[in-house]
Amino acid sequence: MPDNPFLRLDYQPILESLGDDYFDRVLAAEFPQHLLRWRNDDLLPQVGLDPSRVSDNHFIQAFGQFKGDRSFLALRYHGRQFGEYNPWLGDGRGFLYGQLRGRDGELYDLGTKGSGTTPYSRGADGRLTLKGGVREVLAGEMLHRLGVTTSRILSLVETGELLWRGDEPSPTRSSVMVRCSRSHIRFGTFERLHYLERSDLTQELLNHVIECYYPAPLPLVKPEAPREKYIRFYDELVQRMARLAAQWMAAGFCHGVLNTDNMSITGESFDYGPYAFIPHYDPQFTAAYFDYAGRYSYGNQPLVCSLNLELLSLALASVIPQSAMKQSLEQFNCHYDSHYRRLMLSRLGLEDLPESEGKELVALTLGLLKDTQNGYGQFFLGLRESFDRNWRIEIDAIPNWSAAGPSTLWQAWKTLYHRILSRTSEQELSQLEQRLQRANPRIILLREEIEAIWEPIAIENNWEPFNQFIQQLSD
Ligand SMILES: Nc1ncnc2c1ncn2[C@@H]1O[C@H](COP(=O)(O)OP(=O)(O)OP(=O)(O)O)[C@@H](O)[C@H]1O
Ligand SMILES: [Mg+2]
Repeated sequence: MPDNPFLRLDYQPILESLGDDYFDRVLAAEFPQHLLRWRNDDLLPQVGLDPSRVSDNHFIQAFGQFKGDRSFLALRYHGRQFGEYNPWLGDGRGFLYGQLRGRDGELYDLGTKGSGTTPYSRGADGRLTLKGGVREVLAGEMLHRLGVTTSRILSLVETGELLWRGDEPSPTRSSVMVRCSRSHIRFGTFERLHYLERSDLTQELLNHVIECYYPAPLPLVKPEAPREKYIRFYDELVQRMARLAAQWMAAGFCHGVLNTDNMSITGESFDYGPYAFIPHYDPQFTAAYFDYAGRYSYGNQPLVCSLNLELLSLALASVIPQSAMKQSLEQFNCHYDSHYRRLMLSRLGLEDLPESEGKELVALTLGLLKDTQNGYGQFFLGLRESFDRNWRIEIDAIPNWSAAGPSTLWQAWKTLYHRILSRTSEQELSQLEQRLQRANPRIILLREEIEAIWEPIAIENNWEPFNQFIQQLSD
């Protein structure tokens, strides 16, 4: 065991050193079985490990059996869930396993899900279903491939218990996963401190967040303007959230449960429960079956992010001047629009278009997607696969891969795309082709694909389609 590289990593107890106000020390559950179902070899170098030196058994010992003498911290947080304030939250089925510096010098958290009960389990079992774990791995990898700022799953271990769930045929199989994220400090972590009227802790935790995740650009903050760093932090968070919302929207991703306890203070995407990728472009598409009012629908995501930022500003008002936060928040839509346009254009292989032309092309593309109800991911994949350099010369060489029909919209789209291509050099065309490949993966992850991956696992424990899917993601 001492040779287990996970146990020898240089964990830094940075959050732990802030003291007991933010967490409870907990133990991991003991599971009857440990079967490694997923190891993210792509992530290992990021945390300084060579995959060839890490065995499956190392994963199992560290992230299934939780061997070693580490202290596990269930983080305390509250949250606003579907509009209602909930002060009974906290890590109810997970804990912070450890923090470490990545190869890039940044601080990362390894956190669990499904690792047993904690003081925040509220009578629930503290477990994660295997299907839930598989879905979370798939979401993290797919979003990463699509360029979304996301947490990723490092390991998934099946644990041999039978679980009962209302939203899965039960009994269903169990698992425990370890997630690598920037931080698991949530908007709700600050909401809790505000609720408890602990402005001293709010300031302490903000200092921690700024130091670890918002390093100030030079020149350093002037001593006579001590609040400046807090104002800058909030302003940057607004920008990061606007970018994240734009990334979800361009990826065609509906997170499904954008409660404030599922919003990372670093602006990273995480917690993939009832998420879905949209089959067609439909702003009203809703992922969670229990989201009856469509609060967290696909099209509402940017608005919800800005509303959540507003809720956060209430919790931070003891430290950051509210007027400054309001000013930053007013820029949310502007940041969002420019990120969204840039990302949509990159799905079309383009960059650096004059603003009005970019806007026009994105509007035409959305119009087409809406009109034809062509598959969202398929449209961009179709473009990637049918793209031909001749399109630059001959407008009629552009085939109708989108099943758009001879509509006026399709003619307008073709005309504009052709016009843009016609002033593109040979070298720029190669870059365009590369961008198309980078922005549009060969495979998509609709509900059908997830079920097609899950069914062989459920029926005959066949992990081949799961592994194949992950492999194809790199194409
Ligand atoms: N089976 C369970 N046992 C105990 N607590 C649970 C369980 N499922 C959810 N919870 C708790 O309910 C709250 C909301 O759950 P949610 O699904 O958003 O978070 P999560 O998926 O468990 O964790 P994370 O947000 O870290 O991804 C959290 O406090 C979570 O810990
Ligand atoms: Mg959550």
